[in-house]
Amino acid sequence: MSPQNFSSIPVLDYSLTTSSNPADKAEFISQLQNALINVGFLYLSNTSSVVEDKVVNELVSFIPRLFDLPQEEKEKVIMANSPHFLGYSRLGAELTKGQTDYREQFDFATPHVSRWKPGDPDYYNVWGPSQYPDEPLIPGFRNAIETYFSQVTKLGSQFISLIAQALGLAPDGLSRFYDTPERMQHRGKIVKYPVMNERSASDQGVGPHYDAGFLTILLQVTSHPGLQVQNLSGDWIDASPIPGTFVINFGRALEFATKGIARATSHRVLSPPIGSTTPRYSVPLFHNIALDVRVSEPEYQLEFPPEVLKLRDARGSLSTTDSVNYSEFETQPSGYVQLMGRVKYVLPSSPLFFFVVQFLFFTHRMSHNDTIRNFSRSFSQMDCRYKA
Ligand SMILES: O=C(O)CCC(=O)C(=O)O
Ligand SMILES: [Fe+2]
Repeated sequence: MSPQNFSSIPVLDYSLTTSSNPADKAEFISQLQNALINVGFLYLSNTSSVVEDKVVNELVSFIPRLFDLPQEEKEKVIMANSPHFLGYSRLGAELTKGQTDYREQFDFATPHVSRWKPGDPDYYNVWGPSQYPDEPLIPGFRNAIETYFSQVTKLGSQFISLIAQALGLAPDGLSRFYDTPERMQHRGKIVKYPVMNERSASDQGVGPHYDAGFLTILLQVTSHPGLQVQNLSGDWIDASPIPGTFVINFGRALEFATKGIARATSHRVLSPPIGSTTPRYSVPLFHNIALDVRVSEPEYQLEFPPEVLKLRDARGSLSTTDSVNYSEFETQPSGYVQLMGRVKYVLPSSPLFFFVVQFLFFTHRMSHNDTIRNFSRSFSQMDCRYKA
């Protein structure tokens, strides 16, 4: 297999970036360059100087309890209540390319206020507060997830600067894609993939898709295999958990912004098979760029050194897979793409109803707010999200 067509995921040691020996950092940057161009995924070890072990362990200890809350308590924070698309999605409420994902999840984000006001783009609606179960039901959980979010976001910001260097840019070469801190909101979720049973219609935990933003930092909480990533020949390569690491992958926004140098890689999760004794849990955090950035605009065009462009060309163009792919980054602001990823939901399962909602939204006959107001709230029992 050519070096460009990976058959395993590299493991990078984050502590090399702060080593007193400059050769260590250079080695890290070179490994990161390979991961960016040829793989799109990596494991990152030795990050505890930024994300403390005790913060990770504290969050992990809450996760089974979070999902074991009574169903009616989980439904109180259902995503359909939130114009910001934050909150609980019950098992089977999400479709990827028309196929049900067998996962249950809580979406959270950096603490934020609602900022949308009349006249603003609809996509400013994604800014807003998370929904939390009542504190006495799970005391300390809110603090645990907020602390985790803040530390992992810091890791993400430091990593963005390393990515810039691996692409031959200055350390702040990607900073133009970010807004002031009070206008940035990173999103993430806590996910449960239940064990399959005799009645399971498929083993799709989450179907093949790309992530949208610049960077995803994923904590695989349990030891289940199941996460798989697709190489250039279309083979699915296991990204099984390695204790003490995060999995990092790159999203479509970074791929567009870097003219295809960094690759977004299609991935999926298979449900724990019959016979597994515990569900699989994971916590992805999606490190976003500013909502108003339109990566195709002149001010966002980056100049890369010829040797880096050569490496991209040696890899070859990224074959189009039929995974969810967020191609709207070519023309639309980042916030719009985020919103689309959220609004492509089917409320009732009727395809006709779905097309009517899609038509109204995408032809701007109905604003996002109206779509939400008119449909989500009244169909909260039938909430559903859809990735096309
Ligand atoms: O749960 C995982 O390991 C990955 C989830 C994922 O790819 C996603 O939610 O975008
Ligand atoms: Fe993903």
